[in-house]
Amino acid sequence: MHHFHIEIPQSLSKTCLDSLFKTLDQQRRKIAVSLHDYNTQSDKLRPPPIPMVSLRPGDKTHDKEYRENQDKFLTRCQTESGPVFKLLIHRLQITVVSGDFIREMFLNENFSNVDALNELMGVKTFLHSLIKSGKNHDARIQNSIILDHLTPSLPKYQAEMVSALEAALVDGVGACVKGRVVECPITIIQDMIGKSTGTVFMGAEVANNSKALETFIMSMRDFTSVLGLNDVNIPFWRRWLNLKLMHFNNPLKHRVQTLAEAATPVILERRRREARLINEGVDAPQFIKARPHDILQKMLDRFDEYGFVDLEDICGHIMLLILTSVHTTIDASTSMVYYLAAYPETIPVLHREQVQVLSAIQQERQQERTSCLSKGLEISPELDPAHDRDLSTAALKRMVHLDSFQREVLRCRTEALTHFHMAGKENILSNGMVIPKYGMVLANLTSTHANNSAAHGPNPAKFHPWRYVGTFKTMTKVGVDYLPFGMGKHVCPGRFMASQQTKTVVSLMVSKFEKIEFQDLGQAGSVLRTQHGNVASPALVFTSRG
Ligand code: HEM
Repeated sequence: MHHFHIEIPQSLSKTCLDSLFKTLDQQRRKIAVSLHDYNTQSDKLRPPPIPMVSLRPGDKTHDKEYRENQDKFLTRCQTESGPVFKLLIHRLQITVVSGDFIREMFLNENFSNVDALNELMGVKTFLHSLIKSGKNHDARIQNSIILDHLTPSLPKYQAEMVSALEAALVDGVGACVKGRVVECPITIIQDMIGKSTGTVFMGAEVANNSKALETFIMSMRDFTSVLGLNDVNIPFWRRWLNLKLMHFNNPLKHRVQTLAEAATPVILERRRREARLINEGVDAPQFIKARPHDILQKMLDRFDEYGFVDLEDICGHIMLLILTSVHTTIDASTSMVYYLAAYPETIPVLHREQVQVLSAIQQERQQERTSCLSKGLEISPELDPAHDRDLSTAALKRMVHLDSFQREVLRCRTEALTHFHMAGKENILSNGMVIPKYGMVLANLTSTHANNSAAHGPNPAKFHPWRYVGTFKTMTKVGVDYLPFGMGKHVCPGRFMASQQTKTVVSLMVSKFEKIEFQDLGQAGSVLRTQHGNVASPALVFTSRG
């Protein structure tokens, strides 16, 4: 019988199986190792998630806790979740950035404030319906007008601004030697800023037209009511509906027409006057001196350069300037007056500084006149003694306590969560966190404005009006530690006019009134910090200087 030696195949099969198991085991291990490697690697590649801040027991969103105490809430958020976190607030899920991440947001052109407002409220379409030219935001006509024509001419505008502001103040408060209650002080500030801005933008003739003045003061109110901005509880989709309904009966279009109607006779008269001067043969310097220098005139003179279509188009562009300037300046001036009332010890300091600065300037001008006379030179009209104590731009620049007071008011009052920005595309922050395309971002100013003694000195949570005296930090100097005017490419170009105007308002207040007091001190807290939708303007008692 033929025997197969079965041991060989048996032993072969055992070896084979053993080696197969070995191989399989090795493969399994390899797979396990590579899976582990893959997981660790992709863990490394996966961006760190942005943490959502916990909700207080019983709360469904963060709104209530934020409203109760902005700084306390945001400090809790940062302690719990670090500098970048998510909140459920303003009916949205929003990423909040703190500290240096705020700088990252402002300096990154992929984040845009206008796009955020447009996404939430459809602002662009609405505003574009007011103009016929320059609809491309990159044209930045407003910026160019402000930078090239408004800011450089501010010293020239100052005399007209002072007289408009002063007239409206005297008119509004009236005689108050024994103290006078003004029930709603913001209306006086509205008249002051409306008249003086109107004078700079369109000349005194237009600003004195009551319908045009109303347009200057009320346009922002129309804008906010169309967009529902004065009620933070209106969901953003509801605002869209408002916008659609208003599109066909846009109240601001009527306001633009009002401006055009008020401007037409004024422009015709200006043309007649020019023709007269030319007929009379006046020389070029005299002709230039006699020309109006308001922004309307500058826009008319550069009609082709800017590509304007007609007067209504120009007035549409002026309307865009009104919307960015008037309300913000009224808001800032009003809060400064309330801070004077809440911190009455500031009034004598600011008044004393003003008297000292004006006396020093008067003396210098007197010396210049004496020197001219001693050299046998004619005294120039600029040295007219009647203007020795004017609240000129140069005088305001010397008032360092006033500047510090104003910067401090703006630092302390600015809403703690502000500067909505939207990501135009996916953005990776320097800590690796990802803000997706269309992600909404807010800046946490508590981290830079309030809890920042490195930038603001001791006790930054307190209002200290003179903390910037002797520093280079002026009211218009923006940075991550001071953001009322934003920063970066879209920093507010009108802040120099705002500074000059609000300084004049406060200077007039402290020179005319010895005391400005709350009628009910209990209401002070409600106005010292801006809140979305807060339009409170509690009564003040004004007492004039003897
Ligand atoms: C105290 C008063 C004012 C405050 C608090 C203020 C604040 C601001 C802020 C926060 C921005 C947005 C910055 C950003 O997007 O990063 C801005 C932009 C702007 N502001 Fe002001 N502003 C004031 C007065 C004015 C005035 C008086 C004018 C005009 C004369 C003006 C014209 C503008 C314009 C045209 C922009 C848009 C800039 C751009 O998109 O490039 N603002 N302002």
